Amino acid sequence: MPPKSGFQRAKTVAYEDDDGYSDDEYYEDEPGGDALADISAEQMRLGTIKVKEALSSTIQPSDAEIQEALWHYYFDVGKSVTYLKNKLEPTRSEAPAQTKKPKATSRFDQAAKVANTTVKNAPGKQIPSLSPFARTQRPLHRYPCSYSPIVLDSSFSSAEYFFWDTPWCNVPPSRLGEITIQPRYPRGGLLGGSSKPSKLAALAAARKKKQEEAKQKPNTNDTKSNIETDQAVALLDKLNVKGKDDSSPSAQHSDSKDPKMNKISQRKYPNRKNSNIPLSLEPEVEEAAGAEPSPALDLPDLRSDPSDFASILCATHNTETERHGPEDFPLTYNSFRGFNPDPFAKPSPDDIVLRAQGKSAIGKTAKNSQPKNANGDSLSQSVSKLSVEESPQTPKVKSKNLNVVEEFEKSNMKRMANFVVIGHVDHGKSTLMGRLLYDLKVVDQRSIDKLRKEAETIGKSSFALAWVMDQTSEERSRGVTVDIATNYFETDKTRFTILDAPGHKDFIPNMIAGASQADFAVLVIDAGTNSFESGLKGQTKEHALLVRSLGVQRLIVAINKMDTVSWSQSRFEEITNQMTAFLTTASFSPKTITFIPCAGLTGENVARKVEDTNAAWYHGETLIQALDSSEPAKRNIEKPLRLTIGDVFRGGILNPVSISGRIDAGSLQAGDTILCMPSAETATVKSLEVENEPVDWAVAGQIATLHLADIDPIHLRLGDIVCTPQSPVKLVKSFGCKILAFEHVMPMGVDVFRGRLQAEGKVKELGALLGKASGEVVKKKPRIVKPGEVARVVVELERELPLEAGVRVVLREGGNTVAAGLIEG
Ligand SMILES: Nc1nc2c(ncn2[C@@H]2O[C@H](COP(=O)(O)OP(=O)(O)OP(=O)(O)O)[C@@H](O)[C@H]2O)c(=O)[nH]1
Repeated sequence: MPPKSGFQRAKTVAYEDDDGYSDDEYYEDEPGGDALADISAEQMRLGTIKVKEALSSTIQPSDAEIQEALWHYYFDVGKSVTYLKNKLEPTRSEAPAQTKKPKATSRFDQAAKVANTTVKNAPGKQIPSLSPFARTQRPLHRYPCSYSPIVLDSSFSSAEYFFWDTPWCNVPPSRLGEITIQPRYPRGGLLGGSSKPSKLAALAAARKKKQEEAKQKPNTNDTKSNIETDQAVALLDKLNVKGKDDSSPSAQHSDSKDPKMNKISQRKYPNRKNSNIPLSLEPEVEEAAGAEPSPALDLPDLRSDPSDFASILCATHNTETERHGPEDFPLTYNSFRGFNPDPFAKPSPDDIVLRAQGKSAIGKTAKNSQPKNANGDSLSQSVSKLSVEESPQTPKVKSKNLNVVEEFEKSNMKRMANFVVIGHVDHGKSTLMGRLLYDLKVVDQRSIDKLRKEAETIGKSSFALAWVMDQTSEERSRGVTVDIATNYFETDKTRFTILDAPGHKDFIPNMIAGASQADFAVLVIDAGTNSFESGLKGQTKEHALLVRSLGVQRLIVAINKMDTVSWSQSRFEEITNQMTAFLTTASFSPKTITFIPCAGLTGENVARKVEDTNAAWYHGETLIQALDSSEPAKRNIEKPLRLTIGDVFRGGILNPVSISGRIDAGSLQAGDTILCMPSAETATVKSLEVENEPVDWAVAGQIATLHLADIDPIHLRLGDIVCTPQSPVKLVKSFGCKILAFEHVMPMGVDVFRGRLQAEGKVKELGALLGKASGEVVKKKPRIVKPGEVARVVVELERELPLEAGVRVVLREGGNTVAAGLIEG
């Protein structure tokens, strides 16, 4: 047979876990397989003889049973003997008192450990006994961090061996941790499991063990080893009997079927106060065996003393109240000359100096009489009397009590307009806005060059202008806008706030948040072949419908990337016609829609007229002219304050809590007390900013930043409504609204969006279908509302939201917008 490839080998090894694999097949191709088989046969023969010798005459297992045990325990005679005793004794021997079969795991665990300790005890020293835990029934491979017996068997975890000399005993028992060691192999079939280690692994382990034994005990012969094994097994058998008869609580717990009780018993081990007191196995064993003396095990102490590190870490503090010094442990450096066992017993040199200084200061103070004030009080008394009385009525920030409406009229402020930039993903929204800001010198050449370099380094040079708006690393690396980006610019007539919305379908909630702050919208469409068409099926229509539903009436349609279609007039007209047809059905008035051909990347027809000869057919406005000619929305300055929180942030060291958002109605000034809904928490406006400039007041239509006092930021969330305590916005759990259906609507579960606020709810009732133009009832209690129809519905929410008449909401379901509505009074 050809040698197996690495892949084949890997596959074979993987199948080791599979119960169904065939041992023979596995060994067939192994080079040297015959030699291994010879060795194993010889070991099996010798092992069988030894096991038979070790077992008492009452137990006579069959050769097959012995060989199965030997095979499983890698020819370990001690373990095999223990296993066979546990297996056969209760059934074959006359032991009527032992009705309950002892847990093989625990006995095996203990016996195997002692049986494997086949090295000699050093004179004058005794090996620590089995851990107190070892006397209780405990799950296999779950070792407490306490003294454990020496384990030389390689099958035991090195972690246990590593920690065996750690003086854990000064740790209170209740706090003692446990190291859980996973067995290296799944427990074999003899212990109830089904999977076995491979024969190869078994032979390797057996060979390794043999080598270790040879190294450690060159003069020990097999017979002696067997006697020791026997002794250990006998002792542990007695120990186990004692455990059964023992009436001590721990023993009872250990036998309890209640796992909780077993756990308690494990934890209730005696504290070892002095870890250098040697623990002996003999007294315990004698006690366990009753009057019957047990042969003492001649076990060596291979342990080193506890490491200094371990002793210092764990042994300086006793479990209860007692303090132990290093004298409790035979530390190597205890004998160093000049070693101070308790370095903190005496004051340090620093303590002595400080104490002396303190004494002289006290002396001086006592000598010099304290300065007195006019009332005869000492300075300290006077200082203690000083206090700043805080009146809850007195605001910390003084309000100038301005008449904001008058101030606004007096200010002759430039017109203000906020517009949201919407459209399908990658149609060029951010690039167009970046170009606008660059051409208007809001962003300088150096910044653009820097962005260009950075974009080039990650191979996205065409995104340099988009990065003026997209500032997060995620947006830049992905080349996709994620959240609303805000920027400002002004023309001769108007101060504009740009709200650049994400085009990707996944970020529609962010787009809704932006759209709910806008006075008008710029819809960007990619004129490229197929791009416009795919956008129509995507977010072009959805965004347009959403902004309309959120109250936007004015729309500028920027037909972008005209350079990619060589400024084709026919393409421009094709898009214009299709979009006009759609937008008018979405209840936009043709008078309020403007179409502008442009190319954000080259800047043609953005801030400057297009010079391309192919565009000679176009004589209309540039994008900036179209923006400037937009009628600003009416401001409800005299209405009660309503501000939608668009951001909550830390506005610097002096302003730990700041919020920003569009003032939908009313006005604000520094010193005002505001009410935040739905948390119903009040706060004081410490100061105000508009477009990054500090101001005394702000009015409806502006996007303001409020630095707040007297409120914890946990009460402020995106989408919350800020109002005044005098005119609070109501929290509602159910509302009636007029909806325009985008999809089929019926009684169904929906997500309700009010700006960034969102709550789960359901369309509970379909009240009536309404005429689109007249608003009159066309049909009462319809069973379904079809796309494009207008209906009156009742929506129920799972939690209260601050909603009132005139507010616009969006209903979405499964990531799709199903309807947009206007709340009715
Ligand atoms: N040829 C050409 N490419 C453009 C134009 N405008 C934008 N692009 C490219 O289109 C790609 C996407 O541009 P973005 O500005 O990120 O698109 P977006 O609509 O903001 O994308 P999202 O915000 O993620 O929806 C970039 O590679 C731009 O360079 C243009 O006028 N002409």
